[in-house]
Amino acid sequence: MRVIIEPNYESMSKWAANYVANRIKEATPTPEKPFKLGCPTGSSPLGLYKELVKKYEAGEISFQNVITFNMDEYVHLPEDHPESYHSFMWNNFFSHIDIKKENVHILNGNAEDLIKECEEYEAAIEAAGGIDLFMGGVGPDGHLAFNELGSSLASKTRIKTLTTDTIIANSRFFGGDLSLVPTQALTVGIGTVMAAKEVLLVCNGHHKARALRHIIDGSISHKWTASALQMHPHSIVVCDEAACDELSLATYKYYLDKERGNL
Ligand SMILES: N[C@@H]1[C@@H](O)[C@H](O)[C@@H](COP(=O)(O)O)O[C@@H]1O
Repeated sequence: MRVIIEPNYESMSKWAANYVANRIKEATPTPEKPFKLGCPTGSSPLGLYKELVKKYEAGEISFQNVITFNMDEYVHLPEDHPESYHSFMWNNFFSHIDIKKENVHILNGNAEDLIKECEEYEAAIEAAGGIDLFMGGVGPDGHLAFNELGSSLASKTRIKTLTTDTIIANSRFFGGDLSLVPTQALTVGIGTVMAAKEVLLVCNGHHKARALRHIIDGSISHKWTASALQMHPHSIVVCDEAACDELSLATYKYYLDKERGNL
């Protein structure tokens, strides 16, 4: 695992956006050989999306030959609800870049048969040849996508019931009203993310410090599902200083020294 510690949210977002943009450019994607990008929602990746949009507007990058697969979507929240992940992605990213609508994949939480929807999503990822780079955020309880505690670390796309922690954390998007937060979601599994060639997580703020400690300093555990990335051969966590508040000093110093070339 590579850990990048940036001073603040802005520099964390810029680092992540540069990395993603470079990966897409290096791959020189074509319609026959598109770049497959996994996309998260949440407040953490907002800065990253903003930076990618800036790069597109500056003519530095194109998404014409990029295929996206989103991580998750609430169950039974109308697609046009302002807090659906469909709305989030179009409002914050897709509407501002040159991505083709047919290249965007987001789970349908209103599908008649949710199990079939999940199976077909996995099949679509496989048919596309797998994900090149999965971007992600982390919940304050260490979850990745909607893989709550107790999720199998080999899981594939499926329905998950949200924990009280997550419902409380996400209620800020629903006017603070817990009863308005959907209680279930469709989500890619930890196994789905682990199958990607590369994984890049962004993690910022003091409220994520406990999660980051468990992901980086702790053991692999289904209680902190993002900790599974310790087993991924190409995973990067980009964080800000505030998220490092609970890391051991040795871990913190090691990653800083390593990236500064002091070791
Ligand atoms: N399903 C999403 C996750 O993918 C996201 O990482 C998490 C953290 O969100 P935020 O970045 O807003 O803290 O929230 C939700 O639960």
